[in-house]
Amino acid sequence: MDPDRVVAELVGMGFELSDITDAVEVVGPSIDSAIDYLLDDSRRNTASASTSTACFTSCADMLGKRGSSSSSCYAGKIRQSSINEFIKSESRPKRSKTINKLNMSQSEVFQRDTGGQNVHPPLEDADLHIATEKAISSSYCKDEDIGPDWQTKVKTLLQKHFGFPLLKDFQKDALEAWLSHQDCLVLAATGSGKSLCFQIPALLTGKVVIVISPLISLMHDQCLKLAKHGVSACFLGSGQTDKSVEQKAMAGMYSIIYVCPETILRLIKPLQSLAESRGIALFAVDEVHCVSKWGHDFRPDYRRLSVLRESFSMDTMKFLKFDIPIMALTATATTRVREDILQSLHMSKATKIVLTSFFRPNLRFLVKHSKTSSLASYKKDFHELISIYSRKGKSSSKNKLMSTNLEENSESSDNASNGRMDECNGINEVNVDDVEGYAVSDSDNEVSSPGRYGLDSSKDRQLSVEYLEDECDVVQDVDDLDVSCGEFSGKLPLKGCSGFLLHKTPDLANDPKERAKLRHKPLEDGPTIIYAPTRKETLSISKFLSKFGIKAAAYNAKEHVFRMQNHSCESGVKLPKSHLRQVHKEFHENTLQVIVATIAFGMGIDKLNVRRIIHYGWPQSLEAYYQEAGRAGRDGKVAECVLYANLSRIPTLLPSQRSEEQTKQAYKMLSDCFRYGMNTSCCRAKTIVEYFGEHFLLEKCLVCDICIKGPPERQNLKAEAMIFLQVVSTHCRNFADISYGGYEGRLGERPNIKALVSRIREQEGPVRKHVYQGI
Ligand SMILES: Nc1ncnc2c1ncn2[C@@H]1O[C@H](COP(=O)(O)OP(=O)(O)OP(=O)(O)O)[C@@H](O)[C@H]1O
Ligand SMILES: [Mg+2]
Repeated sequence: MDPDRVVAELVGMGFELSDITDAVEVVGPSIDSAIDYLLDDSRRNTASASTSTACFTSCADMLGKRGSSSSSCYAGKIRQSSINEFIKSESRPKRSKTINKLNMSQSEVFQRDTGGQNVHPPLEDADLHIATEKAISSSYCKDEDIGPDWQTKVKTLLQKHFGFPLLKDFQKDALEAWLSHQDCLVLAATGSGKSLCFQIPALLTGKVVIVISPLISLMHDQCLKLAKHGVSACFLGSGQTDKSVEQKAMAGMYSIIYVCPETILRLIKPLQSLAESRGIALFAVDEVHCVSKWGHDFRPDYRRLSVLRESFSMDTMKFLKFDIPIMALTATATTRVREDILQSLHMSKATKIVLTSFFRPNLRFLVKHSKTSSLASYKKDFHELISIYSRKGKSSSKNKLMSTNLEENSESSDNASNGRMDECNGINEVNVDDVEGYAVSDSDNEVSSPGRYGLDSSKDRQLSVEYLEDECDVVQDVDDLDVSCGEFSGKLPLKGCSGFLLHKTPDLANDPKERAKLRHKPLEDGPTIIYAPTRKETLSISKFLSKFGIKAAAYNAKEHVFRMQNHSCESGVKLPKSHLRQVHKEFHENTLQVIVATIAFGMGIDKLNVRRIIHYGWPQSLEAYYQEAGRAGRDGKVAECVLYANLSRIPTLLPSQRSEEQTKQAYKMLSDCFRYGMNTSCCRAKTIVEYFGEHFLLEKCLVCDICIKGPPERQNLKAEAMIFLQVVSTHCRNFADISYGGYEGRLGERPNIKALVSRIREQEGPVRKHVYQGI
């Protein structure tokens, strides 16, 4: 094997250059023998008696490098040292070409070595030299190169790898915190570019960045993207079947390692070794709201991540000169969640909080009333969507077909409005009550028991919790996507083909004139994501849309994907989970027009041109809603977020395993979301950002349904209120006790709403007269 290649690979694995050259001299150009040699402590100990400190200093001076192992050290160890040490890089001796050549970034090595696909494809010598030369001219910075002009270096890296001219201010702030070894909590809107905050440190230092992330699909997407941008990355999780990826990751062969929280807890020891060898620049905890049980996606294993602080601190690892910084990132955290994050992760008291506005100026928020339960609702609600996509891709005959089908369908509306869909229309039976067995109380702190709101009055509407749990993707599983390959080698984009065009947007955020223009601006082409509460509904809606020629696919966490294209019905087909990957792929390649998904789809998914996010049914919280809605318009162009919900019905909590405390919290969040939907007077964007504790500087967004329509005409409903209160107080004898819990506890029965309503109706005449007299 070519010695250069052996050396390059071993450098990539994190071994020290001087040790490698020793090894290659002794055992020859064989990776295996060199590794054996490097790992054979005793042999190497006898070869040198120098102390690690002495060697560290001298090697550093000699190589212009910050760290080195000594012969008495654990072979290949690179000492973790302060980034500030490298700020003095100016005065370091110039490295010889040979040293540069051998000290190439691991990412660069892999970029060439793997050709973007395989780990060790045969390389011709000439190729290797090209790779090596390329590495020499690479703009990757080594640790020792970070200096006061780091921003210039970052700029170069940004342009080279991502095609962006500048860091955003909040990215700069987060990086500054990391450079001074501070922990950092980054709270920035969906799609604002949080990932870059933890990706840059890997490029800047040559150390590894460990990213804790909740979903395989998210890790997969990010790795794929990084590979396109010339950064080697891999992901590890229980779904990772290729064990060699983990071994290679722990040997320092990837610049960025994505790992799910469950797995990282198992990897603490190997990661400590990695910190000693190649070095760990940063632990990034992405989607960190999952840490908190006050958040919307609580994952118990996220809470156990405090182990990171304990295991990677100076106290535990004596060679560290500072605790390895933790950077926690999310787009949806209320103030309570933020506090919980800081505490749970044991982040330092000096944690820097980088906060940007949660406001997404290019998103138009709308709420529409819909039963969301029947074919009739589908027809009414998706009519526009169907015509948009039909206009785009279909011939006029298809349109004709569509209108014919709509007419046909309307004939069956009786059936549909009963919550059943006619099989001949190709629609599965859907009943909104399938998922309504729980209810939220009006009061924030009140917890209602299952079935409180009369659904159980009709037995056929009642469903078992088992069914519901099977039907809803409530608790997310990390293995949401089956992937056979978890490693991605960096391959720099060709010039002009980065796929990341910068869209210069006008100052949408503040300029009222610009904002007003957005009101009725037609949406550009791009896909739509429809979020439905149950798996069954994802299937029935996608099937419905497919009937009209829309390229739609269902996506849920169950092991099947139901797809229909061009009217070819594949009803009942069960596909393996790996097909979810296919849906992801087609979505990213713009082959699909609509994805109908449960919450299993989307967290952190970064697709620029999603034009519409439709929630078809109540979300479980405003946090979840805003995060899912945030998948829209990431290119900065106008996009729409529509919530279709049954405004005449209290939303229901989807079943999940929760403690009593969590249930209370879940109801509280659901009820906040209900208020958002019911609100008719306050700008939607303002409601949302203020929910996250931000003071909304604009009085209104000018583009949501409420800003456009204005609040409804004010009516004096005092008379009606009086009637209601009088009837209720008569009915319940002691009105002061009419909290639902108190009422039920006292009388052992539920309030009979029907009886109350008919009493109100009966008494309306005389009471009304009485009331009006009193006014
Ligand atoms: N400095 C920058 N200049 C221009 N565009 C950027 C910059 N940084 C990131 N972006 C773009 O922002 C988009 C969103 O990035 P990213 O996925 O990191 O968002 P996010 O904040 O993590 O969102 P989410 O909360 O949804 O996960 C990416 O497509 C990226 O191209
Ligand atoms: Mg993200």
